[in-house]
Amino acid sequence: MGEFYVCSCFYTHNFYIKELGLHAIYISKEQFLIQYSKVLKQHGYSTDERIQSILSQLENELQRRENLGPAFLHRKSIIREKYKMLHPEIFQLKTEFLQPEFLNLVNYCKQSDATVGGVMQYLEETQVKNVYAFPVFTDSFCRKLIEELAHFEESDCPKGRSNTMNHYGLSMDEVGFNDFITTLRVEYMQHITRLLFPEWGGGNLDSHKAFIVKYKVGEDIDLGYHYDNAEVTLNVSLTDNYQGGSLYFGDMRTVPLPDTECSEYNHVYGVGILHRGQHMHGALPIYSGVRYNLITWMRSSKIRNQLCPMCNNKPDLVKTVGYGDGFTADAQQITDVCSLT
Ligand SMILES: O=C(O)CCC(=O)C(=O)O
Ligand SMILES: [Fe+2]
Repeated sequence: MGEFYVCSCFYTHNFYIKELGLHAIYISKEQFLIQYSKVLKQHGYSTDERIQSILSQLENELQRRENLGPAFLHRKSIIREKYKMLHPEIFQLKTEFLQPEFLNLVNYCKQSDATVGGVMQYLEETQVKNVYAFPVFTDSFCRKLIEELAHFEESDCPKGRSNTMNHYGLSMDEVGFNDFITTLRVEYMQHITRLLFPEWGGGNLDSHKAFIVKYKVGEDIDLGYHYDNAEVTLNVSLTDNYQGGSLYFGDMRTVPLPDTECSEYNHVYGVGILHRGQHMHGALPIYSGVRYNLITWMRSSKIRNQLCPMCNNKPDLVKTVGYGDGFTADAQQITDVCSLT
């Protein structure tokens, strides 16, 4: 694995504030209060106390982000030492975990004369343009993975949350599934994405961020409208004992919401959907049961090195650990922030 980086906007942009339903830019308290004064007023944030609660949320999130690298390595080393796996055999991806339809799809895509038209016969209808569905994992694998995740949740190992929008998910890397996801991306998914998303670096997806999202009444029940920090996203449904929780898609992030008509997609157990990371989407509330999905944000440094999808500028690279946000240094200026390495 080469060296990967984050863009410095990671420390200033996309601070999700659920109460305001937005992703904010946070450079300083003064900037935030000026830039968002209207929104704060609209949401009834007039007292110092209420505004202060938003500001401390932002400060905590900034600290979390600044400490992410060291905290991640620390958790990983504790987990590697202490965690007793329930199903050790599932930590390396084996063909038997995959549905025959998925293997047929990948085999078709591997052929040198495979075409976009030809691949359609291996895909399921989603009713959403440019969103493709196909069975991925067997029932038995999904069941074992859920058992493993529950077992991990119950252990006293430290848990790093996957992102700011979902508080009860898990990082697949921390639980020990990084090699599994790398195999899934390189040996399987990349053959499909090369055909379906060539303009999004589908043939050069060189890193990923994979995590579990969990929705349960009393915890997180939905996910706000957003785009992913990914070129292409694979989202596999791992459970079927819940109600509600449909996914909805709008348009690309460049299209304003009022000009967007949303379409819904209902997850199907073991089935994965594939979409462009910048295709806006969200998850509707569940109203019973528990919903777990495996989300793999696949990244192409070739694409993102040109423009950071989070700030829309040429990325200003900062060293980090692991895959960072999937940027690589091709003769670019690197900001060396020692405390973050
Ligand atoms: O819950 C889902 O199905 C969507 C999750 C998602 O979009 C994300 O985590 O980026
Ligand atoms: Fe997403």
